[in-house]
Amino acid sequence: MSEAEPPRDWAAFQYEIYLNGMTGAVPRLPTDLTLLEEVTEQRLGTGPVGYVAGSAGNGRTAHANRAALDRLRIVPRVLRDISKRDLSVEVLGARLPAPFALAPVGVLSIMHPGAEPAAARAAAAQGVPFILSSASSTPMEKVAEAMGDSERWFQLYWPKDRDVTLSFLSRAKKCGFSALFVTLDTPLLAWRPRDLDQAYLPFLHGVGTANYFTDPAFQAGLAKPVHEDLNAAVLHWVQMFSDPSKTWPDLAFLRENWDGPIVLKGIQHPDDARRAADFGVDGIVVSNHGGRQVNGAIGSADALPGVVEAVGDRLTVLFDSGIRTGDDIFKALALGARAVLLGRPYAYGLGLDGQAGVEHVIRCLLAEFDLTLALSGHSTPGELTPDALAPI
Ligand SMILES: Cc1cc2nc3c(=O)[nH]c(=O)nc-3n(C[C@H](O)[C@H](O)[C@H](O)COP(=O)(O)O)c2cc1C
Ligand SMILES: O=C(O)C(=O)c1ccccc1
Repeated sequence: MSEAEPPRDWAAFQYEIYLNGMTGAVPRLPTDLTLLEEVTEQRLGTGPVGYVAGSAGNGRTAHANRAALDRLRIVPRVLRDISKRDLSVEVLGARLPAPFALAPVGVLSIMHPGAEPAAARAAAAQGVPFILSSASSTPMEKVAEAMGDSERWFQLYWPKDRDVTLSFLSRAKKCGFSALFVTLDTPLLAWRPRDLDQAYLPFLHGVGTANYFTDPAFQAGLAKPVHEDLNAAVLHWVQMFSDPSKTWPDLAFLRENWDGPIVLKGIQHPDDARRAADFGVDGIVVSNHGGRQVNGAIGSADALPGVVEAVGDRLTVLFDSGIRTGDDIFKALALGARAVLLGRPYAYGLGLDGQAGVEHVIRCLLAEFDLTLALSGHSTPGELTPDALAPI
């Protein structure tokens, strides 16, 4: 979106739905997005749904993410002119039409055959950025092709193999991914009972490994081509997918080899946020991976104020983990996040109705956010401060 473009009227989706209702049409999916998980559970297979909906351990962190947001309360203000609103924000040098992006979610083909290209097309159609996972089921070149020149960012699972890392960075650059999101909370896969009980892990069947299997540097480490020995390729992937021995000084390698913005994803502690700022990264995502990694961890929205206080004036603070409704976005922004990322709900939208389902999720969420903003007396995200919330 260029500066000259008028602000987008997100709340117009509300009128559109009622207007369509005059001909008897109702939305294909619920407009209360918290219902999507249950609908998806009913319609999709237990393996895929368990993988997406599941969390680490007995789900305490996923629960804490919701509890942290639910505990906050908005205090509405009245008699302020809220007739003209502009939800756009500047993030990593790009003007976004709303403080929102789709989070990197791996293996989307288990939800829908359209997989990442369908989700990316939905993001492009709505003008919001799409963050492509390293563990996508579609090679990054195909996803980029589906997006035209829409804003896209690449999420790096930082491989053990230096040449594969360099190859990913150069492919991503060539494909027009403008920022690099380095995920730091997944050096190992957590204890995930829903997947363990079903012995379900798509990667072991070569699903979610497309970026690796199509990569010349990855292929160079194989004795036979992937299609001739899938098991060997999968085993190679398992041992090079991540490097749990990495530490802060290793980040210099990424800085040297990526000339765009770098964002560290998975920060919860103010001291880690300070280290990120000292190192000079452009942003961080306050995230606990949607509660999928450390069971018993702090709710992400409970971690946010301390991180904002530590580094809010030094880099861009983004937020995810638990966002489900428009007021959740309001709360995260009031606590100091510049924008939020959305994970599971768009994966459910994709599973239920492909690209249209993802667009439905984006439009519902941002219409609800716009109305929440307006009805509590604000016209832009920049006006939100902790004052908009009841003291906690
Ligand atoms: C099925 C699934 C796969 C995910 N895959 C990735 C991934 O490949 N890379 C990554 O950085 N985060 C991944 N995440 C985490 C999301 O980017 C995001 O942090 C999280 O989903 C936010 O929480 P929410 O689902 O409550 O919105 C994944 C999350 C889910 C649910
Ligand atoms: O499932 C996840 O949360 C995830 O981020 C992931 C993606 C690919 C491989 C391993 C973990």
